[in-house]
Amino acid sequence: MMTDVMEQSGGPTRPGQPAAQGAGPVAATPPTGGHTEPAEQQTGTEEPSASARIVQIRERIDEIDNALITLWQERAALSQEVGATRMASGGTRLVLSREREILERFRVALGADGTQLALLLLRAGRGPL
Ligand SMILES: O=C(O)C(=O)C[C@]1(C(=O)O)C=C[C@@H](O)C=C1
Repeated sequence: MMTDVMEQSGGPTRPGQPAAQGAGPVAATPPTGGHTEPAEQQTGTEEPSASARIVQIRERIDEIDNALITLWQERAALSQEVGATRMASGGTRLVLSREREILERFRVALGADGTQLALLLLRAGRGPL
């Protein structure tokens, strides 16, 4: 699936500039000359060895992204099961001390972005606070 990731070789698009002039996905067939490559092989460079390496690295990036998606979904399902099990036994919906422990682990490993990531992970499992 192709997403709307913006690719650009120049500076940022100025307000009022037509959309076709530097914003939005690069067309597979440029209107005037230039090389043509399938959309899935657009690497942002026309230098063949750099382009080939980028294609190779992207294969691993895609594997990692797919693993992250699978793990995200598995974690959310497990978290929901824990919550349902606890509530069915008369317990609380949340255990804030456990959430703090998780937030701290992610913060120590990844810094401020880790905290944000952990907040999203927790929300995916137990829902918004
Ligand atoms: O570990 C638990 O007790 C859970 O319910 C799982 C979980 C989590 O997603 O990690 C979710 C909600 C709780 O407040 C704490 C942690």
